Amino acid sequence: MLRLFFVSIRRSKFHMSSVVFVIVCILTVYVSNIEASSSVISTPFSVGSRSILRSIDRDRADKPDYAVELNATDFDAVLKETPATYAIVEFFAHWCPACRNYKPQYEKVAKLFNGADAVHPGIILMTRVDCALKINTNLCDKFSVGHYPMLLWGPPSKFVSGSWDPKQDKSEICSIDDGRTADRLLNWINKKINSSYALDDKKYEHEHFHTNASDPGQIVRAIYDVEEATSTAFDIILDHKMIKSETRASLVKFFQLLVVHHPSRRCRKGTAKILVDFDDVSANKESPIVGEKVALRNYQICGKDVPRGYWMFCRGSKKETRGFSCGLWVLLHSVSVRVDDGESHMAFTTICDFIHNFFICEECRQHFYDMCSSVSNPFKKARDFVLWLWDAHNKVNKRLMKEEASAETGDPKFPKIIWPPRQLCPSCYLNKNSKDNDNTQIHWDHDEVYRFLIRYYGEKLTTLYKDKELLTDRRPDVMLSEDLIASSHAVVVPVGAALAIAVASCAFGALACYWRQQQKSRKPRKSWN
Ligand SMILES: Cc1cc2nc3c(=O)[nH]c(=O)nc-3n(C[C@H](O)[C@H](O)[C@H](O)COP(=O)(O)OP(=O)(O)OC[C@H]3O[C@@H](n4cnc5c(N)ncnc54)[C@H](O)[C@@H]3O)c2cc1C
Repeated sequence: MLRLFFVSIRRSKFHMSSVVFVIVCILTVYVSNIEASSSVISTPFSVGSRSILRSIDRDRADKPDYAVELNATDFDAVLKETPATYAIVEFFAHWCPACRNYKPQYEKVAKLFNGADAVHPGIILMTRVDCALKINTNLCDKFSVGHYPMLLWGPPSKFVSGSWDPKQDKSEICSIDDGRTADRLLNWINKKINSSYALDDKKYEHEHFHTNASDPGQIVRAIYDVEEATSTAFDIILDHKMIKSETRASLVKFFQLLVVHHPSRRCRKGTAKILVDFDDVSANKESPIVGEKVALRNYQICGKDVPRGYWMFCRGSKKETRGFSCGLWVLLHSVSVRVDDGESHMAFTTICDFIHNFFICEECRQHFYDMCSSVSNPFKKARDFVLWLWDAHNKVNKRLMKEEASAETGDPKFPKIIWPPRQLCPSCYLNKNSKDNDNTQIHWDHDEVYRFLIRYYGEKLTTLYKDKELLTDRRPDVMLSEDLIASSHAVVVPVGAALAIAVASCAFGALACYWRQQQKSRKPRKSWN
């Protein structure tokens, strides 16, 4: 073959330098191909959802792809670790012209769902596998790839060590039969999961722009941010060595509150584990703080998938806005609507102590401390506590409205408002024509506000919450009800799951009681009792 090549060159009287040029070109292409495939092989995605996101971002610096290219070495790991509920895998061949033409269409959709700037993160992981690479031959065979490009849809976990056959009736993986253009693919997705995504969706702008008003559709995503905030708070506490002899009791009290009333089951479970071992892991007398930090690092307060490294409901339009402080508020409100009358004052003091000892923003701590200190009578009703927290948050909003306007430090897409705005809860407003951004002029119907908060931070927050781990392991009705067991005010529980709830409640309750007993003797640094 090579001899034929040189003979034909000689015959065609090519200049020698042209020959050298052609050979160099061929070698360059060959070497770069080897490099490309070996870099894919030698740098598989490390496990962990944050690493997946980082890899997506890193890759994008070299080539602006949103869909994640996988191969046989990282396929299972990435699909196992992704926090997304669904996955799409495009099987293609790099030499296939139709696949090359299709790529921009697929990328348009992937841009909505993949990467740190995604408009709808955490819902669908969009991937591709090059079946023309030898390393992927078995993988493509397992999924019966018969043409290029071929798109499969399913829960990510079903792809892990999985297979697909078009004749299989009951597989949760299915072929996307109409995804030839970006529009058609998105239509297919919308039909499949009953959504209304559009290719021109922008980062929450269409929903929140200048009002924050259409929160109801978004609040269901906030459950992820509540988990993210819990986990981030835990990391901050450890990173800044904030567990000291005078703050320890306040943290334990806060954990006890979370064990029973956190809206996410996996955070309740993770917190319970930490509580059970808390004294043991902090028993290192030689160097208590270092010992504690190192040991507590091994605990994942909301499970192995959290923190994910990004925010959904609390995403700012700028990197430095919203995020953790927003997530922390949502955590506090979602806990507040779940406590009973008898626990309301304890929950109040616990939250006050926690913010005072562990919220690293000095100004915020101080303001919140002042508001806590101004409460003279103990709360007897959960309603009073819920409304107090709502009012305290509005006081902060009001102060920040002015500050952010003059210093331009706020998020332009999420200006502070007195909350809830009229669009979100018309019945919360008694007077029709008040200036809605002036809390002093609004006459609130407090019963309606309370009902609204219970709904919003109770059942709505957890509406779409599906713990993937539990979904795959257990019956969905049990999973859902266990997720909501702490929502004592707001939730209608399927009868069949009542037993599971009772057992889980007793376990968490017993743990909390045990710890309450143990900690009775401990005194927080400052308490509002
Ligand atoms: C305890 C605490 C004290 C803080 N104190 C200060 C401070 O003194 N100075 C400062 O600069 N920053 C403070 N912050 C941060 C600040 O309040 C915001 O969290 C931050 O500016 C981000 O604002 P955001 O637009 O994401 O909305 P956030 O105010 O964080 O609110 C998050 C979400 O909660 C909902 N919400 C808004 N208002 C209410 C309400 N009244 N009741 C129930 N739900 C509501 C909305 O859906 C909103 O999107 C504090 C944060 C916390 C957690």
